[in-house]
Amino acid sequence: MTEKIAVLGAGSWGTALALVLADNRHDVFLWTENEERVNEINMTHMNSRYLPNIKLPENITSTTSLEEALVDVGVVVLAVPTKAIREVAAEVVKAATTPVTIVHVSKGIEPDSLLRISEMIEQEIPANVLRDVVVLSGPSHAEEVSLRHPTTVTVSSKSSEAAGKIQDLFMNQHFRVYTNPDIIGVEIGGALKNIIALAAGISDGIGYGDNAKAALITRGLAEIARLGTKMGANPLTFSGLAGIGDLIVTCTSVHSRNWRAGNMLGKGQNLAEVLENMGMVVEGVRTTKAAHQLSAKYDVQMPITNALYNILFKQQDPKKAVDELMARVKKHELEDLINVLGAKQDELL
Ligand SMILES: NC(=O)C1=CN([C@@H]2O[C@H](COP(=O)(O)OP(=O)(O)OC[C@H]3O[C@@H](n4cnc5c(N)ncnc54)[C@H](O)[C@@H]3O)[C@@H](O)[C@H]2O)C=CC1
Ligand SMILES: O=C(CO)COP(=O)(O)O
Repeated sequence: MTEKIAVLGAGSWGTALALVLADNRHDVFLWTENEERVNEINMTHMNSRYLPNIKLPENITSTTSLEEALVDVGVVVLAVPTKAIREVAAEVVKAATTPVTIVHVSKGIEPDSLLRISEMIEQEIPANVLRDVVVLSGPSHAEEVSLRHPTTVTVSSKSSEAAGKIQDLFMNQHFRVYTNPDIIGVEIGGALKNIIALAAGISDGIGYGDNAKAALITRGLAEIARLGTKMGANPLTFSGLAGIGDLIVTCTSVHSRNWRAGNMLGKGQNLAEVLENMGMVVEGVRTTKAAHQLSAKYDVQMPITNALYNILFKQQDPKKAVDELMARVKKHELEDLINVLGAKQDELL
């Protein structure tokens, strides 16, 4: 059934998801504060700053008015960087005319509060306005989704009914949507893979090869699962789309903003220069700060995150950080898995 859907944020991801929903014949209202972008989308059906050369369907209407976007809308897709989530959620509270299901598609953790995005949304939007929160995550670069290349994602919510409804809204021939009830795992996997992607970019930028990158992906997954499980996630989620799936695509794709930023760092640019050059959100930087705090809070070893923290915030030389990672004390490879699975050591080692 066709319905009106609001997408808040006309960057790469908001625009690509608006295209998926419009392909499914929904009436999409794409909100951004940028008037020039609104005019370009409405007049030429292009968003050339974020998705050059992509013609957008005509049933996407862009607007700078949140009231116009939200009137009589039951599903709101939040597609802004993590640091803008609270601000935009607070605006939704003022403008919503009916209770809404929020679908968030952002990948981050808030430093200091250490909250996941669904938790931030629950804090900002009172229960009489917020019907449900659903997260949509997985290996999905906007550039490829907008070309209608095959893409798979997962949606998760405390409400299986809400997750099922969002699966139906987005699912089509090019965009396959799974459900997974583990909202903690889906949000943690999506957020933390950006840290490992920055590290993979740095490794490639230094000139290290595929062995190093495979090591980062594998041991990166081990530390994500170690933390996520302690936070209450299902360990199996990290073998799925929001875990290893997103880790692979973000560590290996030239589309990844996190990989690209890491690559520039590995080639010797400093962080401020890199972020200035990107012009798009590099979520992994703030998430590294949050994950570093989480590893202390939950007393979980996260050596790659720790190395990245030293590179980003203590100006450690990336090569020296790699040397230190390699020279750590000897370990048993399966130690992690045993902790993650809660299995009995003597049965598995
Ligand atoms: N680009 C991609 O392929 C994917 C991105 N994501 C996630 O989606 C989120 C958004 O990413 P992108 O669309 O790539 O970012 P982007 O940098 O392309 O666009 C962000 C949009 O948010 C808007 N924005 C920023 N701060 C705002 C504020 N305070 N109030 C209102 N609007 C604000 C910007 O104007 C811009 O339109 C991130 O968390 C990212 O990790 C997830 C999957 C894929
Ligand atoms: O999450 C993404 C792909 O699944 C996008 O990653 P980047 O933000 O690094 O581009």
